[in-house]
Amino acid sequence: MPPGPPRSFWGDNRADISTEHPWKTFTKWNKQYGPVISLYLGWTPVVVLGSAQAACDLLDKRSEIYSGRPRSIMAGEILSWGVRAITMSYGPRYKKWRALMQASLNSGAVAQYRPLQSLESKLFLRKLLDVNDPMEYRGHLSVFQMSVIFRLAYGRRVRTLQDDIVLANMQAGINFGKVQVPGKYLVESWPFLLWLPHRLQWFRHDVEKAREHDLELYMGLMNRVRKQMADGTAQPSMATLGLERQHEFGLTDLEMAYTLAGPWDAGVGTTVITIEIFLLAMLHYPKIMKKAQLEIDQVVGSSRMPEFEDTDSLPYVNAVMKEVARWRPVARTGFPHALTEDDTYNGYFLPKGATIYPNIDAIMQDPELFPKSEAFHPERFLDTTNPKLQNFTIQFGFGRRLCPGLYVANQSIFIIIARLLWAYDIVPATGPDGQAVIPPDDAFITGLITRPVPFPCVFRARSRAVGNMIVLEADRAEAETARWDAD
Ligand code: HEM
Repeated sequence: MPPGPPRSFWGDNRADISTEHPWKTFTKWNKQYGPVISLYLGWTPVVVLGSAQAACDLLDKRSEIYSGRPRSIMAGEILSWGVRAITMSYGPRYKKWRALMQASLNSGAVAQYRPLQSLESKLFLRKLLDVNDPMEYRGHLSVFQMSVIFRLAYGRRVRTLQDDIVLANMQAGINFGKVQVPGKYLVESWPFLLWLPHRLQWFRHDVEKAREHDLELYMGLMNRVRKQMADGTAQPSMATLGLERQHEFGLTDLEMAYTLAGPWDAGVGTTVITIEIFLLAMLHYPKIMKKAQLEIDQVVGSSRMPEFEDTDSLPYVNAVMKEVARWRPVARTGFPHALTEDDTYNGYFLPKGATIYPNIDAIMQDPELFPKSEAFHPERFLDTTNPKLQNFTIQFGFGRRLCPGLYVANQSIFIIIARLLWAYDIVPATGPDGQAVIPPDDAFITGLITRPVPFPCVFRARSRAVGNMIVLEADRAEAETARWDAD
């Protein structure tokens, strides 16, 4: 087995892993023991990959045996019937699920979502003109991405965080989060408890109630689209595509309903947080903001907003986007994979059943790829011939589990970043003492994805003309988006 930290008195390494910042522990161990290390969580061997080379060699190049997920009894099997994407083991069911995802989210298909992303981003810019509270932007940003995702999945949009559909989906997210707390459920370490008669499995009862809630929600959303298709009123979406070709994809109603929920599960928080990290970076690196604004002013000018067609003409803005994802990655410990066959790598034995963490935090600091990694330095992505930097996707994971939403996520991030820079100076709020409030640059709330501790941010329109155009464009966007409103 690869080297790693000694096990504690309890026989594993759980006690030594920071519950607040687990990625810091992993990165410290990768620096100390090497790019491929091993440890134990309970009885399960865990391998942590701390370099881009190792992650690529194993998770990309040998992905046929590195694409499982660790068994999760409560979140995967009991709450989600084994059909929720992120916990699904790798096999025939996963491949059917992935086929629908690919059909809706591949690099060509996502062009159809651009008009909606453009319209929603105009409404977002408009809301920023009126905010008084420097924390308010967070809610507006969430509504932007929720609306994009709902439209994409079910052909309808959301207007506020109080929409019923938002509240119900948030509850489903809370249900999922609750059963993922490590160590909370004995059955995860002692699966033989599943042999008890059903009524004696005390850990199931609350979770099964939550499962009823989720099932009703996901089935309801899917069946609503089915009815609209019968009435001829459905807007094209992943749901219409999936239901039209349900037989071909080979998905049952249950599998289809959970597949359609995947974009919400995995595509709202991740994208919103990435844009929050962009804002955090701009507060810390105002010169980089000015440089990106200069590029936009030269290419786009002030008489129109940046459009998707400008993407290739804005290399610096693209480099800023990549550097945001590298500087403070959203999934710091990576999403765990599971190894489905015994393997060897550089003379080490890696056992079947091991959990494999691609330690994205350490990979983003890999000195070979990212010298002076602590600096926010978009230029590292320009003038490079290294394909890993040119086609930078490390933030989206690896191999056959690579995030299927990467193209649509990048579209959301690009249009928001480019238009924010075009429209506003992003500046710190002023505290009660009259001083600028610069938030800490590495204070994050932990979880499977890590979110910056909420911070204030002020958006100052760059000119009166820009302000007028934001109002005009938002009025038009409002009229155009009406057809996606829920009835
Ligand atoms: C900046 C935004 C995003 C980031 C950083 C991100 C990152 C990730 C990562 C790291 C994974 C795990 C990959 C692995 O296991 O190696 C993942 C999986 C996934 N992502 Fe994303 N994601 C983003 C946006 C999206 C969007 C917009 C969608 C949907 C529209 C989406 C849908 C999914 C799904 C369904 C999975 C599960 C894939 C599987 O288990 O095979 N993601 N994402």
